[in-house]
Amino acid sequence: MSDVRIVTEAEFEAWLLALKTGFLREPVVTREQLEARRRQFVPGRLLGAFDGGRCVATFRSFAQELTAVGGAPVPADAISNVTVSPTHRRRGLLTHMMNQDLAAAKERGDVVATLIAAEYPIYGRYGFGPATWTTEWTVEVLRTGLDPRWSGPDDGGRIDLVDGEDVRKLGPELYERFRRAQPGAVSRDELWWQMNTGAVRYGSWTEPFYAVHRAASGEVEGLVAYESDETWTAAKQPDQTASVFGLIAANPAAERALWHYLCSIDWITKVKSGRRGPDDLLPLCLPDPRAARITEQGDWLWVRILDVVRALEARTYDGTGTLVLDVVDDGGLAGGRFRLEASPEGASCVPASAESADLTLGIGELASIWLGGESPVRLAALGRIRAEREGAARQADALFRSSGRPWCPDIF
Ligand SMILES: CC(=O)SCCNC(=O)CCNC(=O)[C@H](O)C(C)(C)COP(=O)(O)OP(=O)(O)OC[C@H]1O[C@@H](n2cnc3c(N)ncnc32)[C@H](O)[C@@H]1OP(=O)(O)O
Repeated sequence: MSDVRIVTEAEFEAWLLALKTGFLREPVVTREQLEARRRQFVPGRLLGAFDGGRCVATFRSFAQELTAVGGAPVPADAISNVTVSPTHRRRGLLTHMMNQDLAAAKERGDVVATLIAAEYPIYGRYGFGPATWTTEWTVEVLRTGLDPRWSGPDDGGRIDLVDGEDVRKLGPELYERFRRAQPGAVSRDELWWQMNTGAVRYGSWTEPFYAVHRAASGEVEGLVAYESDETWTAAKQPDQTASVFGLIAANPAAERALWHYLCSIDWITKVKSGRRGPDDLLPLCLPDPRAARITEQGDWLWVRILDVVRALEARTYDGTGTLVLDVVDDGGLAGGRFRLEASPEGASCVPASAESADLTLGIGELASIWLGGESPVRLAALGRIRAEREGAARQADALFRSSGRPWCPDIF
């Protein structure tokens, strides 16, 4: 039997090799990759399984904040780099590592755990539920109806090209403003900015273009990273696609200006939006929204609630109501019966084992409705939430609903 344990710094190179094997990447680990990756090493937060001295499974978690509905950041245990070598699959190694990590996260006081699931069926069994979704649009520039003579914002703002160093200076503050207003967004640390702007490299790297939107006051309100392919039609007409890696903005005016900018670049005939929230403004920023076609759609951030009381009290509610929730957690970490009393003034959630439940739901279903991205009525229709009294699912729908869908722009 393989031995699951916390990985020491001395074992890190072997762990990295196993990670590359599990993700079917070239197993060679260069010095540069090793040094870059070493910066992600947090003592106690890397798990591995070892068999005869060889690392055969990997698991990494790190401290993160996740924005709840209403803007409060909640402490999260972000999980990444999960692999089991093909020689050791389906022997329970993932289950062992996950149980160990979630127990430690609960002990530390994290309210939730988060991850981006490689495949849909893996994580539901551990109490995770899909909590944010993502949509990519491809915009046919010639169909948009945007003014082809556009040469920049006409409200006193401007678009400036910048480089990676500028992004490392301007990006973090802008992103903080963005994420405090975006349920489902997660924190980025300094290393994230370094790795995502080429200052620290652990794989192949091509410098993208970066543009910022500045308001009339000079303040940076939006940032986009994009690259272009090199496609020409048979008739020697440029036919290039701008692919966006990330577009964040502190307000809708900056967001619109950046989309307009991307659609105005000479030679660019298509703009691929990158992964946006499902209710993103992009199509409606165009005079003809049908110029934006959905080319990818799916679940994105998965959440595992570790503390029901703190999770439900951390978010805001536009409606007023009381619900008794019977939360079933097969993992034994966070289940129980709770009374949620919510109103726009605040919420309280207390254990209520003696009261009769209005709704019975799994801990994963609670995660899906917690960020406002899924509807209790839909889950009740599927039999995944059980209303214990007439109208309870509709009442939950009204209470958990939020005015915008949650969105996590990051992959980790
Ligand atoms: C957050 C991230 O890092 S996402 C990246 C996840 N990693 C990958 O996709 C890399 C390739 N895959 C792998 O490395 C492995 O297959 C893993 C990590 C997904 C699973 O590891 P394993 O050790 O085989 O899982 P383990 O044996 O603990 O399985 C537990 C249960 O999950 C099921 N399961 C595991 N992986 C899958 C899957 N991909 N699809 C469906 N079911 C799965 C198993 O059948 C088992 O079910 P059971 O308890 O009913 O028998």
